[in-house]
Amino acid sequence: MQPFLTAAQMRSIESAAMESGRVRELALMECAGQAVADSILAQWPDVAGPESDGLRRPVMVLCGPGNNGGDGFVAARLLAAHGSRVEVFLLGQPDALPPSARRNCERWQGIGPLRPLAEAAGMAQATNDTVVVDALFGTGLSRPLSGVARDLFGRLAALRHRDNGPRLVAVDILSGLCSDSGRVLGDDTGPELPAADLTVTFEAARLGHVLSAGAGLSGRLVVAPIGLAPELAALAAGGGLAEAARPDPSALAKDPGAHKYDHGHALILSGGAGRSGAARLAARGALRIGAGLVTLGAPPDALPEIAAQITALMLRRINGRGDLVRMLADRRVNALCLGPGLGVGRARELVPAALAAGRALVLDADALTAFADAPQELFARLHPRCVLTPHGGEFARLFPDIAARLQAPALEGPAFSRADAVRAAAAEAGCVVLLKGRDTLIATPRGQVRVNAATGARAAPWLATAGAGDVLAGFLTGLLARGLEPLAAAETAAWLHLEAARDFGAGLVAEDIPEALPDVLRRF
Ligand SMILES: NC(=O)C1=CN([C@@H]2O[C@H](COP(=O)(O)OP(=O)(O)OC[C@H]3O[C@@H](n4cnc5c(N)ncnc54)[C@H](OP(=O)(O)O)[C@@H]3O)[C@@H](O)[C@H]2O)[C@@H](O)CC1
Ligand SMILES: [K+]
Repeated sequence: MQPFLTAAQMRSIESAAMESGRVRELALMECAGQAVADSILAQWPDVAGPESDGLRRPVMVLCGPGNNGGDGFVAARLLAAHGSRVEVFLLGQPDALPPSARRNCERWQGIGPLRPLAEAAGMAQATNDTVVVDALFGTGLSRPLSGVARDLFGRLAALRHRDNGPRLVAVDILSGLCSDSGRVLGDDTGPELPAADLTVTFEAARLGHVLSAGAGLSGRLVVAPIGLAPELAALAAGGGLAEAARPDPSALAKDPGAHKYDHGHALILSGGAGRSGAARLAARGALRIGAGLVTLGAPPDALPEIAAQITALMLRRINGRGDLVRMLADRRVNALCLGPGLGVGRARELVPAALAAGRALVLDADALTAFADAPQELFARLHPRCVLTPHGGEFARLFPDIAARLQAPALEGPAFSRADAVRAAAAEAGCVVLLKGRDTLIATPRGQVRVNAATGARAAPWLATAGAGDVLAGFLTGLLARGLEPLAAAETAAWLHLEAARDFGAGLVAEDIPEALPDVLRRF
């Protein structure tokens, strides 16, 4: 399980390592700059070459007033040692730099000239073979880009839109992005940021690389160790904020001697005639992920259409609250899913009865919208075995105050993030909340957060398709039926859902996701 580090956590592990006497700041900065130089040389080998080689790709290093700038000076020096044509620009004055950055600035000045950042404006003429290294701001960004940095980035963004701009490498994180939230600091007037081709960060990824705007602006992410592994391990042991883990195969394996009821009985409630597709998708997902039995509960008018389209699934007439209560008298029904295609009126009637039964329960789609006018009525009934799976719109209807904080402009770093939002929502609801999106976030009421980001190497743009969320709700319900705890079930479901979509690839429709799952499971 890979942790994500906030800016404060990064500072704390750095301080812990330095206070213990294990490392010095200059050594950390040297490792960081070395990782940047190595990553550039690996991606664009033609930045290096002998002095006489006129074909070398030029490098412009933009250094800021803090230690991010210090990393830039180190990278500039090491690239120059490889024969690169490097120009270095500084925002601010060398004598205002913090000590380690100043030391590296001086070392650079022994090699080549240092020019004010304003002179980098000529970059408008830079061709697309130039590599621009953004070492302006990292985890210390505290306010929106302004002045010359903002103008320069605006120009760079315009060049990149036309796809003939220079290549861009972000040191630690693209300047202007809040490293804890991935939001661009600023209001609706900007700044506009160019997308990086490559981001080189240190020791562990930041949420800002995968959340919100950061997901689209960070490019390929390289996470380079710089010598803080023991301190990182100590912090990660707390398990607060981490990537959704690749599932543990033993949690998904089936005992050869087991009976179908040993793997649970999931009940998925469907809406009326013509609206049963979403529940059927969820039910298929629950069955594929290994629930022993899956029953669809439908009102009388939907029974014929469902019966005509299912085989291994079971079907039961559940018209109203009374039918549901009778069905739940069977204690073997141990996980429920309400929401996909359920209809708001039917949800309002059935959700309280489902909650009163105290079984593991997934509430999705209409089951959430049904309480938009009275979320507290829902929250009062939720229990720790529930999981809410809203998308952004459903989240805003249930948690309007939290959503408003997320929608307000981010003017100061660290900005309120989607991770903060889902953590606050789980605390308010008193159960696990899974917020769907390209960056799917899962939080528990105890404050643990897991991130399942469909970005970078795990990108799956074709997953944005009708019905994909219904399958996710089904996967989750199936895993709850199999006895997984809500957090483990939610992160496993999200991980497998994304993996199945990646496996299938382009052309994916929701029906394909459960069918792609067996190949994913076979690889475990
Ligand atoms: N921690 C570690 O383990 C390691 C960290 N390392 C590196 O250090 C980086 C963090 O360094 P950092 O803390 O010095 O912050 P950084 O991002 O350089 O900027 C701070 C400066 O910018 C200023 N400033 C802020 N916003 C501004 C704005 N909009 N416009 C103008 N100015 C603005 C701010 O001013 P202030 O807010 O104080 O007024 C302050 O002067 C980190 O990202 C990584 O690259 C590595 O060397 C390896 C080990
Ligand atoms: K940067």
